[in-house]
Amino acid sequence: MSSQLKLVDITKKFEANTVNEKVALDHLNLTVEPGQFVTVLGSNGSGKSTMFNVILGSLFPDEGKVYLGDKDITKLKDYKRALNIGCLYQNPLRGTAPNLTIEENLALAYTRKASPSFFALNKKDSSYFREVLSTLGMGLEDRMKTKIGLLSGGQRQAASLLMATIAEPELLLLDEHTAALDPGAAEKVMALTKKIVEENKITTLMITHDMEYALEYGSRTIMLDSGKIVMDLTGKEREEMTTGKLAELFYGKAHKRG
Ligand SMILES: Nc1ncnc2c1ncn2[C@@H]1O[C@H](COP(=O)(O)OP(=O)(O)OP(=O)(O)O)[C@@H](O)[C@H]1O
Repeated sequence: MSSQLKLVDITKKFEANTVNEKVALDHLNLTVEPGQFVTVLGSNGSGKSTMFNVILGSLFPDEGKVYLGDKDITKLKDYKRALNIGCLYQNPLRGTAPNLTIEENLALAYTRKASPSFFALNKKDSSYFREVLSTLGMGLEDRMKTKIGLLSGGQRQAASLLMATIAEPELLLLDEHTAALDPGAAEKVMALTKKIVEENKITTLMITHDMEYALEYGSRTIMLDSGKIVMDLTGKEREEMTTGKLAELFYGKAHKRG
């Protein structure tokens, strides 16, 4: 079940009260509706990763609240919220166990959340995984006993995407998850991302440095600068936005800061 994500007045400082103090998030507010797919732009150091870390609970904000659905998760430990938040990173090596097979990795991801009920045991069997893997169209359903570390980057990101979504998370965070792939593999993983996110209506935030991806995928684009949301595009305004205009805005912000 997808949930609403709400960040209320989030501030996060590093090395507070020192000469090196850095305000990474500055009274940031963001509400993402259930099932909404939001692309996130922002130059290096604008606060994107810090925002994700605050959502994941690997960092706690100095001020502000984080809500997932109707739950205040601001102080919830990261491993507890990990059950409800799927995450994918740029590095295809992150988030999977390389020495376990595709099947074992999927079983881990799936049963991590499911209660050990008859229903769960029934669903996690090989035929279910085979069926899910076949939806990727990469032939991985015939390689279920292959160690996941032996797959190509693109195959591995596709498998990771399945792992991140197989337990039906309330929220999916994608942190430049295609940036390390060659263009062909990146396109394939993006097409899969769109399919999985739209079919399952998962609330999703995707960080990207690719202006085309930012406008092509999802239904909303936000831009961070100095820890704040400085642009929030939806509807007609987004439809009429071009990558050229977006790049101008983007480099305008980065230039002013820098
Ligand atoms: N652990 C830390 N200690 C000190 N400063 C930090 C730490 N983490 C982040 N920062 C600073 O906070 C600011 C925001 O960093 P953040 O990593 O969130 O940016 P980003 O938008 O994800 O950048 P990138 O695109 O390079 O990943 C930067 O100025 C960064 O140097």
